[in-house]
Formats: sequence, C-alpha cells, structure tokens
Amino acid sequence: MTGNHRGRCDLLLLGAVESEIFPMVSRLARVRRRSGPFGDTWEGFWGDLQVTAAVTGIGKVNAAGATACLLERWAPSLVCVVGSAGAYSGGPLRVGDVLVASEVVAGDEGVWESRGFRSMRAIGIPLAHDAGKPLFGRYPLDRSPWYRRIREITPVGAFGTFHIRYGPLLTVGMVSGDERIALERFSRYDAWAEDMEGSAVAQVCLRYGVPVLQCRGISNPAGVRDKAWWRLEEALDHCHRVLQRWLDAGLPAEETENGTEAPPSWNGRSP
Ligand SMILES: O=C(O)c1cccc(C(=O)CC[C@H]2O[C@@H](n3cnc4c(=O)[nH]cnc43)[C@H](O)[C@@H]2O)c1
Repeated sequence: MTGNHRGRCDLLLLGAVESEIFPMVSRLARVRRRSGPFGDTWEGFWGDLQVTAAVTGIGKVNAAGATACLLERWAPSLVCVVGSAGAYSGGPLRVGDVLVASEVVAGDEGVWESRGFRSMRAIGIPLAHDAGKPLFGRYPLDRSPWYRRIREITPVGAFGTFHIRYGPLLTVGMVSGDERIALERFSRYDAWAEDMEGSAVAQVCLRYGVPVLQCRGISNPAGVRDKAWWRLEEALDHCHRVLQRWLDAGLPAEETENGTEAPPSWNGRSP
C-alpha cells in the first residue's frame, strides 16, 4: 500500500539499515507494511503498544530527513533508535556490549582551522534550542521519564554475556579510519562510541518536541576497519535483546497514580 498515510503510534523504531529493525519487526503482531516517501514502514503491535518501524538509510542526512518525515506522519509518543556503533578504546565499552546514549554529540559541526577545530560553542552559534536554552551540538537524552525507566528495567552492568552501559555517543559523517583518529575523537568529544545517525535524529526530535532513546550494540572498535574484528550480528542481537526487555516491561506508556500520563515533550519538560 502506498500514499500519504497519516496515523499515530506509541513508538517509532528507527534503524539505518534493514538488519537493524527487521528482527524486531518479525516479533510484532498484526504487521502491516506501507510505502512512504522515505521508504517503507512496518506497523504492528507489541502487546498493546502500537509500534511503527522504519529504515532511515545510513548517515545524518538520511536520518534527519526520514525522522522529520516520519514524525510528521506518525506523531509518536517516543522514538527509539537501534543499531551498531564503534567503541573508542579509551572508554569502557567492548565489542558485544550495548550502549544506551545518555547524550548524543554532533561531531562534524564547527570550524576546521590549520591549528585545529573550534566548536559551535566556541564560535557562539547554537544548532538548536531547548526551552529557550541554546544547544551547541550536545543533546542530553537522560532527562526524560523513559530514560529513567529504562535505567531501572536494564540497570548498568551485566546482561547475560555482555554489559549495558549508559554514556555519551558521538555522531560523525566520516567513520574513524584508523586508531589515531579514533583516539583524537575520544579525547576531543569525551564520548564512548561513534555512529553516523544519532545526533541527527536527536536534533530533529528536539525540534518536534518528541523524546528519543538510542540503543546501540558495539560491533567494532572505532578506527579498526579490518572486518575480522567486527561482530555486527552479535552487536545487533544484543541491542535487540535490550530493546525487547524494555518493550516487555511496557515502554513507552508512562504509568502514574492517575493512570497513563500525557508524554512530556523533549527532555522531560511538560508540554
Ligand atoms: O569501511 C569501513 O571502514 C567502515 C568502518 C566503520 C563503519 C562502516 C559502516 O559502513 C557502518 C556504518 C553504520 O554502522 C554504524 N557504525 C558501526 N560502527 C561504526 C563506527 O565505527 N563508526 C561510525 N559508525 C559506525 C553507523 O551508525 C552506520 O549506520 C564502515
């Protein structure tokens, strides 16, 4: 089915490529596929939760375009990004671990001079605003009730054979191509891992006032291009297991004394 469908969902699940969302789509009930301007969506149910899943394509432009288009059409209560990431060796993550982003950092914006880089903050130009406060490319994801809830459902530490950690994720347009670049990014941005979509999705969600969670399995050490070191399938499987635990626990409904609370807008603010 194609067209300009508009609807609503509790959860919008986004991955850059099909393998990042298909295992979750296959676990939904009553799945229905629809074509849209940014590719196909899959609508289904996880218990009572109405879930829409979509593939954004790789990189920030694909991710931002798809996110804006999907938010317009589906008005989700919550967005969740799943996928893989490369871990910086100076941080606590190892291949197979799962990183839940406490903040996502835009790693490409700023000024590149012969003597080094200057951040958006250093040049005084914000990339977005949250409740009137300028944001220069670091988007906190740890202030929503959903983030607090998932920390309770899946606390830091061992989860079967791997570890779950909560920490900063850097988004880059160009993957770290060797260990020197990875080390430089680790020191400059104070992030534990890198991906290619996270900050773009967060920035668009911020503009729409929709909260977002981001969960990535570590597929490789950042800066290592030799695929013999990569464990992509394992990383995605671990990421999906964590997401499944959240969904089984009833995300994204926010239970309160009075029943289900209206979702707060971005960053835990009230609408
Ligand atoms: O060919 C390479 O050297 C290479 C190195 C790292 C990643 C790629 C990709 O094409 C994967 C991009 C895809 O996966 C996420 N991802 C996974 N690991 C990393 C990483 O180390 N650095 C940045 N992104 C990574 C990313 O979000 C994309 O969706 C190729």
